[in-house]
Amino acid sequence: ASHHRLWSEIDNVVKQQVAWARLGVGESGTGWQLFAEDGEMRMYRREEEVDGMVVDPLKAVHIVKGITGHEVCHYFFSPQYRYDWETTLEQMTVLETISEDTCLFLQTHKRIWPASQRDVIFWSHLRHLPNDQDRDGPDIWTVVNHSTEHKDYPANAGKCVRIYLTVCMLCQTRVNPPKDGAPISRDDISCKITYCSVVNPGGWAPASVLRAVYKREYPKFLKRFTAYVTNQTKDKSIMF
Ligand SMILES: CCCc1ccc(-c2ccc(S(=O)(=O)CCO)cc2)cc1[C@H]1C[C@H]1c1ccccn1
Repeated sequence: ASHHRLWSEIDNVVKQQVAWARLGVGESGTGWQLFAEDGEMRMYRREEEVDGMVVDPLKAVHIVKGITGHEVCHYFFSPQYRYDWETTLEQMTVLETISEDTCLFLQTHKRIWPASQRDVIFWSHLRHLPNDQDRDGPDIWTVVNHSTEHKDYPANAGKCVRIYLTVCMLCQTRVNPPKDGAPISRDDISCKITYCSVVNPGGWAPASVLRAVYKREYPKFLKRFTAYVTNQTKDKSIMF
């Protein structure tokens, strides 16, 4: 897929997003505000506006026992599972299957009163990266979703307001091998997930409404998605 018209953009955005996701949220002074907490899940946002529109960057860190980064990215990337876990999805179309790890999606999301309905076109790329920092450190599995144009679906042509987003789902698997040399089971693994997203809502929507939507929807989304992966994988052999 290295010859594809989007390849250089995909490669650049993926590298930039992986670097961004690996930056911690640092000490509270760095402007990251903890806005949701649930068990091992911590969700942070920064309050930022562009042209009076809320584009609050979001960073969530979650540790989930019993699943791997490969499994998280497989279920996040693959179109056939999306309606199972993405509750705000009204319509999803795969516009192009660029390669087995790169797709082009058109999604319309359910309208959230009083904002008008939104749609988005994005490429989605699944990548496995060895941990270049420390050789024996856990490798990385990631999915990056980044808005793009498509000639057949011009922005704001129909009833939906086109939004623009960049999303990174970055995962690192931890294995605690059993003492007695037994084969590794799901009790011996956990996955550290860093989910980053920046969504430009396109047309204007009241800041208070958008912030309320994100505050409600993002924690629900990450909890529901990770529970879905746990449930889908619990009786299957581990996908490292
Ligand atoms: C006015 C903004 C409306 C709005 C636009 C876009 C999205 C959205 C799209 C994609 C992705 S994803 O991570 O790429 C997974 C693939 O679907 C996450 C979020 C969510 C909302 C709103 C519906 C709310 C929401 C927020 C967070 C999570 C899920 N839904």
